[in-house]
Parts: sequence; structure tokens; C-alpha cells
Amino acid sequence: MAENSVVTFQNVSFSYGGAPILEDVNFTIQERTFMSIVGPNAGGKSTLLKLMLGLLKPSRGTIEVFGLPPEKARTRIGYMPQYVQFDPDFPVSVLDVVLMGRLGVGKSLRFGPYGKADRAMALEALRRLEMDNACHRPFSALSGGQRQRVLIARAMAAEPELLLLDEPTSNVDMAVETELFELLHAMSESIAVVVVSHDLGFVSQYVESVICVNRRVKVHPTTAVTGEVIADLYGSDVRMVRHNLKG
Ligand SMILES: Nc1ncnc2c1ncn2[C@@H]1O[C@H](COP(=O)(O)OP(=O)(O)OP(=O)(O)O)[C@@H](O)[C@H]1O
Repeated sequence: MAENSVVTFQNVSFSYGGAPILEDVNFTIQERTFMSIVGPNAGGKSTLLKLMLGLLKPSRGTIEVFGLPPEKARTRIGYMPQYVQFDPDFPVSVLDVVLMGRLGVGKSLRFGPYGKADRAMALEALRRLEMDNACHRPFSALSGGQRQRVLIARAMAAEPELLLLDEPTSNVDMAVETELFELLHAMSESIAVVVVSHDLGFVSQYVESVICVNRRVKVHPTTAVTGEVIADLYGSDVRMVRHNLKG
């Protein structure tokens, strides 16, 4: 593993049993970086994240996270999945949801009760997402955007060295999206942050490089993402939304 590499993919291919979803993938993610995974629907973005987490195994090639097989590095990764299922009748508080991020943190796997340090870390994560005032509210009573922030807090509560977020802003308005990206950008000064997004124009304002996924994977510095790169990735059917938020 190269020095400072958090994630390394070497000649990785993957299929769910049928046609290849990812083919001969090679890239690295360095520490203290903010990257986005972009690409068309069904291009393999979520699959790439699940491989990084060790939830799926490559059919070919090698993946290392912090120099380890991904499943051995999982406690160092914070993950926010694309869809979170929960029962709205289940009386779980905001703090309970964030505390779930503390499961497995530390030397051994623990299944509660949570200690003081766990609660402090969960509250700190909520504070950073400006949701600490809601800590005793039922999770089901929150708006979509508030839930999204709580789920990000849950991923952060694990004190991850690598934070993976699968479309974290799919339910939120643009003001919240901007706030979240500012926050993630700040976090990337100390850890590696990787965000799956459909909105290349928006993420380009924040990330240093983009991991373009469409069965093959190519990494481009944001400045090199030209119309040609986009057409290559998405074909002619591309809607590149540029919000022009920074003046
Ligand atoms: N568990 C599974 N079993 C079989 N095929 C799957 C499974 N999960 C995903 N796929 C297929 O793998 C391909 C890539 O899916 P993936 O979810 O990685 O794409 P994606 O780029 O994240 O898509 P989207 O932008 O729509 O979220 C798709 O064709 C999908 O149908």
C-alpha cells in the first residue's frame, strides 16, 4: 500500500453472478481528502462503496483499506447507506439512532449498554450537525433533511478515519445540501471523505477529485472534469446541474 493511502483497489472486478458490474478497477484514496463518486444510474457506485466496506468481495483483484482487508478495517469507517429502513412506530430517539454508530467501536465488539464516552461522542456528532437540541425527539418526528443529518451524525459518531456517504443529500433542500458539503469539506481536513452524488456540477465546487464509475473507474482531478469527460461517462444524455452557489 502506498504511503498515506486509505483505500487501494488493484485490478478489481466484481459481478453479482451475471454480467460484470465493475471491471479492472484501479485507484487509491489518500488520507485527508474530499472525493466524490459520480456516474450514471446502475453504473456501480453503491457497489464500489460496499466493496470498500467488505460487504461484498471482489471476483478478482485486491482491495485494501488502511492496509487491511476491508472487513478488518470496518470499525475505522463511517458509512451512511443510500436507503435506511426504519419502522416509524418504533420509538427510537435521535440520540439512540446516533448511538448505534458507536456499536463495535473500540477493541471488542460490544452491544451496549453504551458508556459515558459513547454518549459524549454521539452528542458531539449531533452538535456538529446542529441537531443536539433534538436529541430526545423521536426519530420518526423529524423531517427528511433532519433525518439525513442525524444519519450523518451516526456515521460520524464512530470517529471514522474514512467517511463514506451514499447520496447524503438526496432528501434535502439546497440550503441544507450546501451546509452539509461545507461541513464535509471541513471534516476532510482531518479524515478522508467520499460522497456518492448525482450532481457533478454541485460537488465539483467542493471536492478535489471525482471517481467516475461506469463499469470502469477513472479518477479525475475536479479541474480536469471537462465536457468530454462527462460525455464519456454519461453519454449524450447528461444533465449537469450547476447551482452556482459560491458567487
Ligand atoms: N444485490 C444485487 N444483486 C444483483 N444485482 C445487483 C445487486 N445490487 C445491485 N445490483 C445491480 O448492479 C448494478 C450496479 O448497481 P449499483 O447500486 O452499484 O449502481 P449505482 O451506480 O449505485 O446506481 P444508482 O445511481 O441508481 O444508485 C445495477 O445494474 C444493479 O441492478
